[in-house]
Order: sequence, then structure tokens, then C-alpha cells
Amino acid sequence: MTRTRPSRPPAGGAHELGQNLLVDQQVVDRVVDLVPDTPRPLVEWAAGRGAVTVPLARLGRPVEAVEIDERSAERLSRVVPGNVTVTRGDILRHAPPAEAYDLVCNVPFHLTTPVLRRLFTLPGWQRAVLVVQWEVARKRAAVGGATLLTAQWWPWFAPRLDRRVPASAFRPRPSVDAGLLVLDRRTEPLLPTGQQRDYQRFAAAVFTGPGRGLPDILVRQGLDRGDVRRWAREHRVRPDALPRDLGAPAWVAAYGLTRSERGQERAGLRRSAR
Ligand SMILES: C[S@@+](CC[C@H](N)C(=O)[O-])C[C@H]1O[C@@H](n2cnc3c(N)ncnc32)[C@H](O)[C@@H]1O
Repeated sequence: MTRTRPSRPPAGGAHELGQNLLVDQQVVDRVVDLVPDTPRPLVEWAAGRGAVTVPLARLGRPVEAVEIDERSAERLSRVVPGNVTVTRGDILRHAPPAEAYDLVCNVPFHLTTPVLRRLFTLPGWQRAVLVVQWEVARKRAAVGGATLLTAQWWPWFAPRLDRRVPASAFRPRPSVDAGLLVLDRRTEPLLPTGQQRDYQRFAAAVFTGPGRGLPDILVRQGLDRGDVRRWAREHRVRPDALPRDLGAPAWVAAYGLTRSERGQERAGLRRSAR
């Protein structure tokens, strides 16, 4: 069955749509292995001609495969079994199922950032198994240092780098390798959702704030020097550490200092001094 969602038809050809199809069966098998063993329905974004969709369907769960390219979507709907619904539409606008689900996507390279941003704000999915450029996979999984985007979503999502995928696993062959990135929505978030905006503002201020090393940056953000010293000891943060060096627990604990009675008092003093 093919469902068509209102969306502008794709403007370009294979290149513009990021149609680097997976042709390496071992990689496809690994993607399917990474899908958690639950009865939850599956959503596959950017399904293409079904290299991943067909093996996913064998798990016996309902699968919704979303693809923008009319020819690919039609072709796909002819080869998939009855538990797969093919939706022709844009993954940046796709309406998610109402119930909890897992998501798989071999991400069109040019949509990597919008897809990740959309995922972080989209409810419902529990695990996302993503094929993205190698450098993006490393950065999002905080391998060799975290980025601001990763730090801002860490209390709610746990990212993990599974493995490198060589460019030879795709046709046409892209210019760079890819990586398998697994994102899990934390069943017990490290902070309540109500604190999301405030925490994200804090993380951005720390990433861009002045100072020589994290303890100095935090003190300049108005945190108590003694609190920061204790925090640094507890989380083994060196005086010259940078925001990219912090892990999720250290970020959450640093944010906690801003919410302590002393942190609130100092913030109040700073506000009234303005
Ligand atoms: C990297 S290929 C992946 C295809 C297939 N899943 C595979 O692994 O072989 C990306 C696919 O996303 C489709 N695509 C590109 N932009 C899209 C969009 N905005 N919404 C839905 N699909 C899109 C392309 O047509 C292409 O089939």
C-alpha cells in the first residue's frame, strides 16, 4: 500500500536527494540487529528502494516506510510484504505514530542536521538507528569531545557510536565514510523536561562563555567558586578542561549548581545589579 502525504515533489535527481543506497548486506544486517527486540512498530525514514525495509519487515512488526521520491516509493510498495506501509512524503514533516515506536534511517547526507534536530524534538520514538557521515556519528556520540548540540540533549538522549561504515557500502559511493549511530531516549531522563530550555541556555552560555578552562568559565557564569571546586573534584574536571570534555553527569551536576539555593541567590544578585 502506498500513502501519499501532501509534499512538494522532489526537485532534483539522485544526487540532490542523497540517494546513496546501501549495498553491503553485513551493514544492513547490523542495522537490523540494532533495532531493539520489542513489539513496537517501526518507522523507516528515507526508505529508498528498500535495502533496509525488506529485512526490517522480516521482524514481523508493522513498518511504515517513508520516501519522498515517487519512483522509489512506487517500486518499494511493489516489493514489500503486507506488514509494511509505504508513505510517500518528506521525513522533515512526517507525522509520527501516536504510540511508542523505533526509528531507522539511512540519512540523506544533505539532511543530516535537520533530521537530527527534528528527532530531538519529536516525541514517541524510543531508539533511532541512524546511518550518518562518520564525522557526524563521532561528534553526536561525543567521541573525541562533545558538541553543543550533543550536550544540550544529553540529559534526555543517550547516543552511542556503533561502528564505521566504509564508503564502499553505498552506491553510488559517497566521498566519505559513514557511521552507525544509535540514539536511545532515556527511560529515566537526567533532568525533568520542564528544565529543558533553562538547561540548554546554560549549556550554550558555558560553551560560548569567556574563561580559561571550565572551572573559570563556570565561576564567570556566576557560580560559587567553592561549589565549582567541589564539582570539579567530584567529576575529575581539570582546570584547563573545555566544555567539549564534559560528560553528561558532569553537565547535569554543573547545571544543578545554578539551581542550588546559593546559585539562585547569586543569579538574583546578578540580576538586581544590572
Ligand atoms: C541514503 S538513501 C537511503 C535509501 C535506503 N534506505 C538505503 O539504505 O538504501 C536516502 C533516501 O532518502 C530519500 N530522501 C531524500 N530526501 C528525502 C526527504 N526529505 N524525505 C523522504 N525521503 C527523502 C532519497 O530519495 C533516498 O531514497
